Amino acid sequence: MPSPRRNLEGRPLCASAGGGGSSPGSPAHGGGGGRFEFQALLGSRAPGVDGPSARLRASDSPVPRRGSFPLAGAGPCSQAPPAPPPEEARLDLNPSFAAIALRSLLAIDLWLSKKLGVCAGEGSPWGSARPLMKLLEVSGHGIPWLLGALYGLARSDSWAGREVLMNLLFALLLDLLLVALIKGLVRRRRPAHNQMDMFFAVSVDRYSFPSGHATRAALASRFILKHLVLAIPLRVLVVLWALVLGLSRVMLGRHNVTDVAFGFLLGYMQYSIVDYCWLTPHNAPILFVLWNQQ
Ligand SMILES: CC(C)=CCC/C(C)=C/CC/C(C)=C/COP(=O)(O)O
Repeated sequence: MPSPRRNLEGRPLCASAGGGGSSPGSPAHGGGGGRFEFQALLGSRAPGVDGPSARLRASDSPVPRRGSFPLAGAGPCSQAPPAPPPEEARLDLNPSFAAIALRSLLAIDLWLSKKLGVCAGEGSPWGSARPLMKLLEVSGHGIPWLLGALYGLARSDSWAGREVLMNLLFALLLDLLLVALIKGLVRRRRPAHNQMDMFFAVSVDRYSFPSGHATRAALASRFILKHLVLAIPLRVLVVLWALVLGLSRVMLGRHNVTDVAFGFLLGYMQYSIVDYCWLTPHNAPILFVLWNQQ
């Protein structure tokens, strides 16, 4: 075993001092106790020894490069560490399990959404069904629902009816607000195969997460099932409408599957908020009095 070369003071020469300090077993060989590998796996961010980059450098080249492994705390051999590479240039070789699961889910989501987007354009496999999908789109659009609730309120001649419709209006407005907020925060783009030919969309609707139609479908159907006395076949029809509307969003290419799935979940939970804050002439008299004066 050759003894390490020393300087005039008898201190070991460091690699970058031109001493060829990459002896077998030294970190430069990747053999120094596997130190670089270990740091890479731990995601170490010690100056100059950023884990993934160090791991790449250590294993990239079969020939140890001189002075390429300045070590933090290497005593007399340490030098000012080189500037770490910019964050975006680093390869993350040790993503967490959650990150891997999320990336896999997103990959499956994109793949499935593209497969299901069979009405995304006139030339798509199911392009001829596009008008029907767009009709469904209108049935879950915010404008008809808002106008319907307002019209019902204007025509209602009972307090009970007015209370239900006032709460439907509140639910629809809450939904628009929450969806716009989340879309603005998440800013997930609509699928590339989507044609942006939606009727009356506001600026935040260029984003796709979550699907506003899916939230409205879940919210409105839960609302209807709770507050309207309907025969069983009609109740089934309401649920089917919500499900088909959600599916049509993906078939039209407007959304990925996860946008719709989260939309359903959000809409379902929004109803719970509405139910919890249920407006009555007692807890919100101003709304009912103002409406009566119209
Ligand atoms: C009172 C007011 C601000 C009404 C806005 C109604 C409106 C423009 C709703 C947006 C409907 C729409 C195009 C939603 C997008 O649905 P996605 O399923 O594509 O997210």
